[in-house]
Order: sequence, then structure tokens, then C-alpha cells
Amino acid sequence: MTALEIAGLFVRYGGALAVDDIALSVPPGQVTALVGPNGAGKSSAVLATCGTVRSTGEVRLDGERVDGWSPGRRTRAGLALVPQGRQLFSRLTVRENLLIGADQLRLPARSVAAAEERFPILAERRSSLAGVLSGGEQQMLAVARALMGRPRALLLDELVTGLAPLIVQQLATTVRALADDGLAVLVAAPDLVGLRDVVDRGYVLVRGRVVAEVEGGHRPLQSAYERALGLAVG
Ligand SMILES: Nc1ncnc2c1ncn2[C@@H]1O[C@H](COP(=O)(O)OP(=O)(O)OP(=O)(O)O)[C@@H](O)[C@H]1O
Repeated sequence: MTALEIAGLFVRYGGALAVDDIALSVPPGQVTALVGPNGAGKSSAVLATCGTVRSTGEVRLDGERVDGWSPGRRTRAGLALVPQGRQLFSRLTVRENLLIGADQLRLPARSVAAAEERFPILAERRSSLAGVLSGGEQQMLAVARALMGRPRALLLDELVTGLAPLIVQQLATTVRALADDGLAVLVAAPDLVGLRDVVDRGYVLVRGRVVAEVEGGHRPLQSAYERALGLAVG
């Protein structure tokens, strides 16, 4: 069964249509990409799926309709988000950020230790303020926090954009391993750079609409994206 299923999703900001009747499937054990240029509606689609922007349409998690649920209830049901910009508490420590994450998920404080183990750098830096971490370390903290509740589906908005190649590699390896363990992963990104080796399938989003659904890894997805943008030669 598809872990996360989205159908007939619309997001409107006032009179502007940001997401226009899209359908996405995010199967377990695979990394699904949602690629599109800036302003295509990727973040809006991801946030609507998690319930943090208003939308209409159906969102199903393991077959159960969750689109009427609050964001917190969706998270506790296994829908985890690493948002663009990460939304960490920059003036709190790594440990405090994880404790707040545990609290929001109604998990015991000891869950923090497991989250720190996933990325050893977080254990080393547990007393550092989140705001002084590098971009890559902040992203690891955001991913570790999202994984604390053992989600069934993980949504990553701009996971690797702007990060150093070594960190990109580390995050990509983590995402691949999570999918191989059975997690359903959706990565929203403006391009496939850094995600080449991890993407199984994906969608191309242009001006709020899905213009291509592609199986077979990053290559055919990249080609479909280039065609959609009118970049393909020949
Ligand atoms: N809170 C908001 N209020 C009004 N319009 C918004 C809001 N958020 C996004 N938009 C608009 O909705 C459209 C889709 O934006 P969205 O951020 O979802 O796209 P995106 O593909 O994630 O782009 P980016 O990669 O730049 O984040 C854009 O035209 C954007 O200007």
C-alpha cells in the first residue's frame, strides 16, 4: 500500500492558485522527488500535506484520510516534515531543540539519545546553540528531530540546497538508508543536484500543476524536468 497518497490537492493564497489539483503517491521504501522551479508550488504542496497551510483535497496516510486533522495529529500519526528553513530554535541548544521535538511528539525525553546517535555530530554538539551550527549540522538536527517519532512518511523541503558537497553526500546517504528501511520519503527540490543517487521516482511541478510523473530513477526524471522547462536539446 502507498504510505502517502495525495489527490485533488489545491492551495490558494487569496485569489492566487499555488497548487492546482495535484495527485502524488509516496510509496514506502522509495525516495520520491517533487521537482520544480522556484515558485512552482512545492513548499505549498508539502505544507498542505502536513496541514500547516490551508488546502482542499485528500491526504491519506496508510489509507486513512488525515486531511481534516490538525498538523500535530498528522505528525503523531507518522507524517514528519523537515521544512524549508528548518524552523529550529536558534537560541536554544541542540539538546533543547530535540527535547522540544520529543515533547511535541509526546515522546519521553530519552528519545533524544537515539536522535543524537543518528548523527554523531549532534551528540558532540549537544550543548551548542542551534544558531551557531553550520547549515549542514542544522539540517541534520532538523532531520533527527523529524525522525524522532519513527514516522511512516518523511517530507523534506529543500534538503540539500546550498549545503557543502560533503554534507549533501551524508544527508543523501541517510535518506537512502531510511528509504531502504521502508520509510516513504518525499523530497521537494528545485533541481536534482545532490539527489542523483537516491531518487527512485518523481514528479515535475510547474506553475502548481504536475506535468510529469516519472519512474526509473533520476535520469528519466531529469530529462522530463528539462523538457518541461524547455531546456532539452533535440
Ligand atoms: N504565504 C503566501 N502568501 C501568498 N502567496 C504565497 C505564499 N506562499 C507562497 N506563495 C506563492 O505561491 C506560489 C508557490 O510558492 P511555493 O513557495 O509553494 O513554491 P516553491 O516551488 O516551493 O518555490 P521555492 O522553491 O521558491 O520555495 C508562488 O507564486 C508564491 O509566491
